[in-house]
Amino acid sequence: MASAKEAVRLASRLCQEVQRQLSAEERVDKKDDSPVTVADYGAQVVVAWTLQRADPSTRLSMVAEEDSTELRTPAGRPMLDRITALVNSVVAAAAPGEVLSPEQVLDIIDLGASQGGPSGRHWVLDPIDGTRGFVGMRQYSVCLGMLQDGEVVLGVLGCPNLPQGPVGDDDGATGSAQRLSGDADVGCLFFSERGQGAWVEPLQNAGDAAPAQVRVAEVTEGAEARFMESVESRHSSHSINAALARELGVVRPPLRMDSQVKYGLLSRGCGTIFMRFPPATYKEKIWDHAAGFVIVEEAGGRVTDAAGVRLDFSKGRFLALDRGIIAAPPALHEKLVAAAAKVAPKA
Ligand SMILES: Nc1ncnc2c1ncn2[C@@H]1O[C@H](COP(=O)(O)O)[C@@H](O)[C@H]1OP(=O)(O)O
Ligand SMILES: [Mg+2]
Ligand SMILES: [Mg+2]
Ligand SMILES: [Mg+2]
Repeated sequence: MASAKEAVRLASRLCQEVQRQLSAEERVDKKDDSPVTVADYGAQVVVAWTLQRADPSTRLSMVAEEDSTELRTPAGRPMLDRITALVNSVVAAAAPGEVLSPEQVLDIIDLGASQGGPSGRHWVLDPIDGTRGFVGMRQYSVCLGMLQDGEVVLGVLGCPNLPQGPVGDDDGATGSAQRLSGDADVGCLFFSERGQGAWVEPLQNAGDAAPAQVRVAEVTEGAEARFMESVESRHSSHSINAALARELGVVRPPLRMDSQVKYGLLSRGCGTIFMRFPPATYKEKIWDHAAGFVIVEEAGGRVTDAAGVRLDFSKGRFLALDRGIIAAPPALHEKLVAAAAKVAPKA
């Protein structure tokens, strides 16, 4: 756990640095039209490097989002050089004297090409979840999980722009990062090991405050619930969520936030429901849910597909899901699955 937390802390620091100085040239659009920045690659390198260094005798098996294909082309070279410089600024602080070459950076990125599966130990990484939020100066998270024989047994979620205290409806909005980042009470690190509960501590300056155990809210009625969803309606249907919320009698407006920070907020009772209904053609990846899944379960919540089936991380890089994802405290979760059968039935 210590090296996983250290890895996420270091990667989060790199991301914060880049978000501060983000410029258009540092962003390219991938084939699926999703953006990727130097920070996505850099954070993946920093996490893989930290974990491999903590256990040098075993070759790391990691299921991670980014690969080096674009960076190995001539057009990708300036970006590779920028990533290498960024990574070395973090490496220098963690291991004085150590310097990575661009070729080593490419090879470390490709440590993330594991297929995962039902046996053995595999790390699961989304170096930046919510890249659209990251470039839009909103919320994002660095998400690291670990699979042991197909079960998520560890999760760490670094949320650099998330307030440690109450979260307002505007804290996920465009530009909120300028307002929030740098404040001493902003930045959360959620973590959990299977069977050990879920915990949160400040992302930076750890040691200033003891970790606090978190629990999902004890809410059983929709009227008391605050539901959370994507900022981007192309990632998750706002209208299905609104129909489900209506069915449950939810009165508060949705809290819109990018990335797995929503799982973190659910685990600490700040939001009570998280629902995600992507387009039918979209295949969910395990790195988009692994860390948040174990944290919410260990905080007493349930995370399933729309049919109420617990997420299964043992099937490789993707999740096989019925329609979407519903995460909530048990009593509300049961009502939401019943409502989904009515409002968003299986096609
Ligand atoms: N077309 C898409 N449909 C659904 N989800 C997407 C799509 N493109 C990217 N994503 C992923 O949705 C997640 C963000 O969800 P949210 O909308 O809740 O922030 C991210 O994992 C993001 O990937 P990425 O990790 O590259 O940012
Ligand atoms: Mg991406
Ligand atoms: Mg993601
Ligand atoms: Mg990502």
